[in-house]
Amino acid sequence: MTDSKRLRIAIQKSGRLSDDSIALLKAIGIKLQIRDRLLIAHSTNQPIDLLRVRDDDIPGLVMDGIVDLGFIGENELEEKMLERQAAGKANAFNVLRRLDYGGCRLSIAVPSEFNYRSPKDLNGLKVATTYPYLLERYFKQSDIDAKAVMLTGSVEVAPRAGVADAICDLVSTGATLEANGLKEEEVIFRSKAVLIQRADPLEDDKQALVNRLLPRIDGVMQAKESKYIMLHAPKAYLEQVKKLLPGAENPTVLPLASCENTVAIHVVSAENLFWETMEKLKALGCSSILVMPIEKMMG
Ligand SMILES: Nc1ncnc2c1ncn2[C@@H]1O[C@H](COP(=O)(O)OP(=O)(O)OP(=O)(O)O)[C@@H](O)[C@H]1O
Ligand SMILES: O=P(O)(O)OC[C@H]1O[C@H](OP(=O)(O)OP(=O)(O)O)[C@H](O)[C@@H]1O
Ligand SMILES: [Mg+2]
Repeated sequence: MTDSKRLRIAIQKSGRLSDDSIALLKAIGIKLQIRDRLLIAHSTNQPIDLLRVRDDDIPGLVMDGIVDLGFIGENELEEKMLERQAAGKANAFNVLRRLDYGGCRLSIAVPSEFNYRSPKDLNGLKVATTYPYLLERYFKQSDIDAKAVMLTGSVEVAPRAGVADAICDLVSTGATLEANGLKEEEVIFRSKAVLIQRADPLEDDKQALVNRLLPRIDGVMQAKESKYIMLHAPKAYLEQVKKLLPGAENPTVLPLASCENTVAIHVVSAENLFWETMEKLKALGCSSILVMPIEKMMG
């Protein structure tokens, strides 16, 4: 059972967003015991319950106010929003954060032998998809007279199975399209995972908890992009060395006990240090160059 005083968060039970969503919750200090068959997971150190559901259900659970927060792909969120709009159902929510995982695009792809030149070539054709509302919106906006055929999965086999002439599905590396003899032609929507909150106000203590968790999410995402860089540099080339360190205007410069002409530089860099830059630093006489991951950050 869930307790209404506890913050309810919906996450995908198993799929592309599950591991990253759980990893993010753990990284922001929420202790969880996820057991495969358990569809509700209670946090052991925060008043939080996780509802583990199919991703299709997450937008509705948030928009109906059954859960407080949800982790969901923008593609699924937008599709469900359009579907609910068409059905006259409530479709309000707030996006709290755009996250750094679940990156993919919704694209139209055609069989590799199809001589595709422009979207006009889709006129009169059937396009199989799991996202009929997003696809119909694209057809409307692009003035294309084509038919969206709804399939809940294995969309890529539709042309070969004779169900449709083309498909509209999610693409990340393009490997699935290639394996099925298809080529990507039009990107109709770009998506990432987002954290959403229900539209009606939360109880004060729940909102206070959300407000504490959001800066932690920012800190985790920022930390993933940042590196802690340490190196020894010749004093004489300090300015040149600083210029080579990305996004690091004010590095910490420390004297080295045994060496008058050399200093230690410590810096948190907003970017990774490329091998090419490390080679340039070495050429300037730098040594002991270390690039380390950062686990957490706070301003
Ligand atoms: N190849 C991919 N790379 C990155 N993100 C993806 C990829 N495919 C899908 N996603 C994102 O992850 C979400 C979930 O994808 P997944 O394939 O796990 O969903 P599903 O099969 O509908 O799962 P469910 O059983 O929960 O309904 C997608 O809606 C999209 O936002
Ligand atoms: O461009 P790619 O990197 O090949 O990724 C695209 C595939 O990933 C997703 O499916 P997933 O593998 O999650 O399986 P599913 O279709 O069973 O949900 C999506 O539906 C595509 O089929
Ligand atoms: Mg789904």
